Amino acid sequence: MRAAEQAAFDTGVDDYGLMETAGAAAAEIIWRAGHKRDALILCGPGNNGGDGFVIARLLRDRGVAVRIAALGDSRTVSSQRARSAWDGPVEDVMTAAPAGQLVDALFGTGLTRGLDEAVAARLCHLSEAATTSHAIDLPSGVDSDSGALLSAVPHFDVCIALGAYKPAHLLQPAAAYMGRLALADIGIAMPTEVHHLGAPALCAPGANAHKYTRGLVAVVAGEMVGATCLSAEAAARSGAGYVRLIADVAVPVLSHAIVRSASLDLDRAKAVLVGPGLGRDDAAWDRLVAVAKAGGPFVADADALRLFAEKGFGDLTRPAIMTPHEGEFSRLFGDLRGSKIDRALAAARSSGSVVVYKGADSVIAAPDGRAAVASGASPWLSTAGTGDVLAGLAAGRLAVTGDPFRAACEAVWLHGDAARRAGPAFVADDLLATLPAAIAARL
Ligand SMILES: NC(=O)C1=CN([C@@H]2O[C@H](COP(=O)(O)OP(=O)(O)OC[C@H]3O[C@@H](n4cnc5c(N)ncnc54)[C@H](OP(=O)(O)O)[C@@H]3O)[C@@H](O)[C@H]2O)[C@@H](O)CC1
Ligand SMILES: Nc1ncnc2c1ncn2[C@@H]1O[C@H](COP(=O)(O)OP(=O)(O)O)[C@@H](O)[C@H]1O
Ligand SMILES: [K+]
Repeated sequence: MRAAEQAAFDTGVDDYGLMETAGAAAAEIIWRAGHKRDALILCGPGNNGGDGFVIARLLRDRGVAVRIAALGDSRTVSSQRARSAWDGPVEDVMTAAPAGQLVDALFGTGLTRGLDEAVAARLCHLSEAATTSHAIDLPSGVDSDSGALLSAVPHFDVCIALGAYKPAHLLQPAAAYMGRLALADIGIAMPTEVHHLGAPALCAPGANAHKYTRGLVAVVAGEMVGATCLSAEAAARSGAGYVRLIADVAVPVLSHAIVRSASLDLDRAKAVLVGPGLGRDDAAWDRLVAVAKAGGPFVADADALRLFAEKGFGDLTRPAIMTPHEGEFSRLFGDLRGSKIDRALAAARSSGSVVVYKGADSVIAAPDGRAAVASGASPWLSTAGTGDVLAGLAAGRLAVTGDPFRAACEAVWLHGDAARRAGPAFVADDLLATLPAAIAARL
């Protein structure tokens, strides 16, 4: 964001002009949400506070009863200029009375440490007393680059991100405090490879399609066939044309459309899934090695990740996609530094695989530096077996597209949308029923 701002300044945009643009964009969003409800605007010492002074002036011009409460002096040239354009009184944050709307313009990307305990408590109190609370750029107290909470933060109704989403807008725990995210265009381009995961554009099969052109997925079973079945059923509803389940034991409940094979038959497979229900014994490792040695693109999940963490990748072909949750990730890659986005990118770079680092803020990272973050997924996904469904979907989309990063992004999106359609208290099997509607919505 700082680099993007500097690039704008180099082309003649001035600091204060950008602050006026940012303030106007934020004021417009607040106006639409709150209209003439009275507002208290909390202004900090930096440019975030400067935005607050601009917002206050513009809302007052529209007839809103606005009060400002500042935390000390304004310390930047632009924020001093914004403050001098405000001719009303300035109260003290620690003593100001609450209002119907609270606007938090205390700190944004320049926060370097947690707020003083008394200030943080005051912010929480004023926010709770308001009907609607808006955070300007970021809730004061969250670390912009990691999403960590550096001090107590209230839950906001709206967070207005200025110019671009920062990691904290998408990563936990901060993302859970933002309420509705609004992105304010301030006219500067962001040179970034990190994106908020967007809805994919999918294609229906062409008129001449047949089951093999649509993609064959081989799903390798092991000792826990239930998990493998969930994956195979998800692959079968992913848009792929053919799913072959490779199992040398009887598989009790499975769609008749899924073809079984007792041997490791990877003929015509455009993608292989290995890991869900695989087991962790020597026989499981042998199956995993056989898949990797076959050389085709494969998705590694669950037990396959545990086995790779224990035994290493050696000179085996790396998975096209790996889908670790937090525990699997740290077992595989150790304690990496930085935000979840940084860690996912480092893991993708070192392994050469697309890494889907799962959780409430799933990060999809590619070895070439692209990354997408899926925030806002249903917390009801935190139920056993949903990871197996995701792995099946990822393998299915890989068979359809042949592009691991695209496949992983599509799979995470469809998984999240299927969960949203399933509503509350679903089990992993229920996602299988809502997947076709999630796909239909993206055609
Ligand atoms: N560049 C631009 O023109 C544009 C920028 N924009 C806006 O600017 C925001 C970034 O502004 P910023 O860099 O001035 O940082 P900001 O978040 O206001 O705070 C920094 C000040 O707080 C202080 N401080 C830090 N932590 C503290 C603590 N815990 N408790 C107490 N003090 C603390 C720190 O001083 P320190 O004590 O660390 O030396 C410093 O004085 C950005 O989020 C967006 O809203 C938009 O208008 C678009 C145009
Ligand atoms: N609190 C949450 N909010 C949103 N999604 C979640 C949450 N917890 C888990 N998920 C998602 O649910 C899935 C769980 O996968 P995983 O941990 O492998 O479970 P399992 O092994 O039981 O299938 C992942 O896709 C993950 O991103
Ligand atoms: K703020």
